[in-house]
Amino acid sequence: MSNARRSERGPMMTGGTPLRSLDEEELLGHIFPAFPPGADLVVAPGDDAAVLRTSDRTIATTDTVVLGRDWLDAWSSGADIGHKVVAQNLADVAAMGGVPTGVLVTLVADPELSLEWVLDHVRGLAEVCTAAGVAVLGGDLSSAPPGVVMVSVTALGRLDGEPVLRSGARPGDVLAVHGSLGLADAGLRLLQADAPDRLPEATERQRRPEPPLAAGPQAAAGGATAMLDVSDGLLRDGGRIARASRVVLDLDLSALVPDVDALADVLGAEQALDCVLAGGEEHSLLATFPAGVLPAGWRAIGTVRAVRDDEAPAILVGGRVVTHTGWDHFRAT
Ligand SMILES: Nc1ncnc2c1ncn2[C@@H]1O[C@H](COP(=O)(O)OP(=O)(O)OP(=O)(O)O)[C@@H](O)[C@H]1O
Ligand SMILES: Cc1ncc(C[n+]2csc(CCOP(=O)(O)O)c2C)c(N)n1
Ligand SMILES: [Mg+2]
Repeated sequence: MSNARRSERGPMMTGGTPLRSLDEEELLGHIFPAFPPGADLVVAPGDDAAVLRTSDRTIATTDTVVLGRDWLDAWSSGADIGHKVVAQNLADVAAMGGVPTGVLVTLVADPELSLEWVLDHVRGLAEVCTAAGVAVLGGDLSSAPPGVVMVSVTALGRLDGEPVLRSGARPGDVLAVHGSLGLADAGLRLLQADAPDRLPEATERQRRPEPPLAAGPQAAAGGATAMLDVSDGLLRDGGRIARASRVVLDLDLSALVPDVDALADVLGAEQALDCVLAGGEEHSLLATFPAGVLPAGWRAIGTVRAVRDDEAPAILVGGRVVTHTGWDHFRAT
């Protein structure tokens, strides 16, 4: 997005109509019309709870974004945040091998937040839901102390086969990724440096992650033994598969050269590698497959081997331990 478009965007809390000038019913009256109808929705938002027609095994996951921790007003519009919080939840459903069916959305906000921001936000989240065939089941509204805005989404999904866990990787499997690596972190760095236009593809990925939702069930049907979405960085999330499966994942650095090259001109080689290995918020899918069965769209980036007597389960790069940490909400670095 250009700087011109950014400056057109009013700050969330000034200008427009503050939420404090409406009551909850009025606000919901503005919000509900934005939601997609939802073919499997038996009772739509507006009653005590929604009713959804679903499969016998339901996937459930939740993920929250907080102003100042997950986005800044100067970086992202309401629609961007609606897109992002839904996309990152749908990525978790896909990462189990499931198909997302519905979301619940909770908005907790300073009453100074503008109605215009909320309506833009609802439009952004409805767009992603419509594209994915996901129903908005309802949610909750609550007020917050000055400056606080958070949106929490709970997503439900349908599981047609067996879930793909983090614990199923086996020695001899191939480690593969579907989607890009490092773009969202590169975008974060460019936004922090007030240079979003230096690599618009990256800033767009930071604002609006595009998880490969169809690749989740495709991988499950194609024999994936373990899977997750890359939310906290390739090494950190890969380490989760390694520990859950009690194996060693060995990344092949040469397979990551295209990802690094895509960022290196703008960020330099060192930062580019850091983004690819440790960048969060990408929401590409990382999975392991038995050798020889990689489905279309997946690319091999490493191998899985047994843990030797002198080592613990871990993710290595070219056979070596690396110290990139990835994202953590609580640890002070
Ligand atoms: N406050 C909590 N109470 C109960 N369970 C939790 C809580 N926070 C996380 N969990 C559970 O811990 C597991 C890991 O959660 P986490 O949020 O790290 O998932 P993730 O997919 O690795 O990351 P992301 O949040 O980026 O999608 C999940 O099964 C989640 O449901
Ligand atoms: C203002 C601001 N500061 C930092 C970041 C970076 N960031 C936030 S959450 C996260 C990982 C995924 O979190 P979760 O595990 O909750 O999905 C990352 C890399 C940002 N986007 N905005
Ligand atoms: Mg996840």
